[in-house]
Amino acid sequence: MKEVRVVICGDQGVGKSSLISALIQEDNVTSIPKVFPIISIPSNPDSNDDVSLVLVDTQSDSNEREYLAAEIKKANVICLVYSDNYSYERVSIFWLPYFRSLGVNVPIVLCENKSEDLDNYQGLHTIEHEMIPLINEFKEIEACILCSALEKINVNELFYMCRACVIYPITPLWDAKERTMRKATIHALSRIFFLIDKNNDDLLSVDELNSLSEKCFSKNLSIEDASEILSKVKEICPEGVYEGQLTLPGFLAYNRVQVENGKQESTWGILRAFHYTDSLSLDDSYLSPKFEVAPGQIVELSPKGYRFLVDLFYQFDRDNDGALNNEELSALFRHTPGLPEIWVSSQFPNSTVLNEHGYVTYNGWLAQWSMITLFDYKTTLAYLAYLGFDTDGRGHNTDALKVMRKRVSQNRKVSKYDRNVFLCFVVGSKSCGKTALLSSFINNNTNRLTPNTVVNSVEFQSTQRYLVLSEIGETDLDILAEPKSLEACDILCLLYDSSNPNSFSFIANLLNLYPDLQKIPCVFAATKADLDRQQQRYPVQPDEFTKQLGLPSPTHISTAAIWNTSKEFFIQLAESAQYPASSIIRIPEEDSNKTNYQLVAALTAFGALLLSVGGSLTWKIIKHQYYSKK
Ligand SMILES: Nc1nc2c(ncn2[C@@H]2O[C@H](COP(=O)(O)OP(=O)(O)OP(=O)(O)O)[C@@H](O)[C@H]2O)c(=O)[nH]1
Ligand SMILES: Nc1nc2c(ncn2[C@@H]2O[C@H](COP(=O)(O)OP(=O)(O)OP(=O)(O)O)[C@@H](O)[C@H]2O)c(=O)[nH]1
Ligand SMILES: [Ca+2]
Ligand SMILES: [Ca+2]
Repeated sequence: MKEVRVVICGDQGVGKSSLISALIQEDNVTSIPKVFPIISIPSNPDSNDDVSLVLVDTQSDSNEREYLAAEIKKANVICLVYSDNYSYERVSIFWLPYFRSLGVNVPIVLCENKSEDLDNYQGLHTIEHEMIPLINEFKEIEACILCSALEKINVNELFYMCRACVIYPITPLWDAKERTMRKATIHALSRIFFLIDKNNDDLLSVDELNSLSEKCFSKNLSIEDASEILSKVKEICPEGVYEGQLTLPGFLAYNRVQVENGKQESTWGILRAFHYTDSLSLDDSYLSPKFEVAPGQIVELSPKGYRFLVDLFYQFDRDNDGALNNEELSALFRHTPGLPEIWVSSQFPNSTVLNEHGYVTYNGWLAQWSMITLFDYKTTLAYLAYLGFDTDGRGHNTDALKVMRKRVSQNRKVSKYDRNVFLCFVVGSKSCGKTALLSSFINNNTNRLTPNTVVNSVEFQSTQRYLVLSEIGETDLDILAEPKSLEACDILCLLYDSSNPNSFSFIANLLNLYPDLQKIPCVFAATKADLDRQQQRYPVQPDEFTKQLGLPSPTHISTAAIWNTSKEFFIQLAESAQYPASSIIRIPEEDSNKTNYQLVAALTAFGALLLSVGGSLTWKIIKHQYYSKK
């Protein structure tokens, strides 16, 4: 808003023009025009806002009605003036119904002018007996004031009120009927209290109050200011101060008194610094700020983002057990709309590492955020806002994220990705041990259910990375046909059950059925290494098959307790994702005819069906066989 347009209305002779004249400091009262032209007063250079005040003088003569109506419709606020019994009666009989009939819905400031003779007692009487009944009847009246244009009493205050009604609307904050702060105001202020209470002791120290003042008003809070606030709070709310610090009830009481006394500007200053809109919701541009991400680019948390989440973890791990229990988690999310939808659907906290009591650990906490950010950075951005990333000088919320190099779907032969979070699809025949692998990844040896997507940290080269394992069951194989999901996949983990002779053919066929899989880095693994190994019913045994593809032999893994070798395997997966070139299928150019022949025989043994679905792997090998000699 660039200007606040005040239209000054009222019966003839109540002193409308005189009030304008008194405001603009014209002393020669006799020279007051019948009606002032429109006057614009620029904002005070040291005020917080850059909003000018536009004053529109009017006349109530019937031949001016059209102009009056047009101006009223353009008003941001109406200043309605009366000065005696007759003009007072006209306020409720004529003026207020008239505004309603015009369909305007702007705040009204009611002014009794010519009040220079009213002493304090009479003034109270006027307010109580004239004004309060009107306020109760007409909710559009936001404020009322006694003035004298002649003596210049309360004239600045009157126009300040008009301006404040628009810039610092009271209705969203204050329920005039109940004479209480609205619930939304209390929620917002409570959230702000929680955000500035950095040491989480439910008290605002003088230091914390000072940083609030700096953030909201760019002003240092002097010791005197602080003790003034504290003693004022003590007066109105004895439990509002505890050991020289402000409690939440005290903080709310202080704001309530400000609002009640028409000083809602300071409360709005606080709310707006924390990105609240006039409807007391967080600003959309704050919850979803501009953040450029090109298609195919990946978003991860930046070191600053991780730092914030680490601090948040320690701030809320009140019992210092290295995990967040349910109470600690709900305290952490208390001032957000609750656990994000995508966290719920990811089955958090079961999606990550929990301690023996089922509480999310430090690693699990960071891993979950890493995964969600990979899948849906917009939710992360919104929650960074709710949780107050930017409240203590960490920078803009988008500084918590970074955009990583594009995944190149056509050419994955990048030697190294400079990324920290990787997505791995786990595929394999029915019962080959996919879920068991995911469970062992998040150390789930209890009987809680393991979701089909889990995340944990993996450390190698003395750096923490995060690996997301996503199980693709037999019924979700169509995922492998979607270019989007393949693009998202960093590494394909192909499992077969080494104790089941019919298991390997499943993944071998898969590579033919979904030829685009061949562009993704692959790691083969044989599960259930603790059981007796069976020959695979497939024309080529797994070791030979992988050799033909230029890949290492399948890693033998087992999730059986005594055998658990999976830890190294997870590092292998993450490393292959980070250094994809070594795990990309390569058909060797100069291999002996014999081995090539074997593989061709193997693949063709599956018949025309596979060829007809366009298995490009098969095609490539055949081509090699027949044309390489030319
Ligand atoms: N005692 C007293 N007289 C005032 C005050 N303000 C205005 N007057 C007088 O009231 C009369 C009307 O004042 P205006 O400012 O012309 O009133 P208006 O509402 O603009 O009148 P119209 O333009 O005719 O509708 C003048 O004689 C003023 O001197 C005041 O605060 N106290
Ligand atoms: N001995 C042994 N058994 C295992 C191992 N891994 C899994 N199993 C068993 O194999 C069976 C199937 O394991 P799951 O993890 O459910 O296999 P899955 O691939 O997720 O199965 P589906 O989702 O039904 O396709 C279960 O009875 C597991 O206990 C292992 O390393 N060793
Ligand atoms: Ca504190
Ligand atoms: Ca804890």
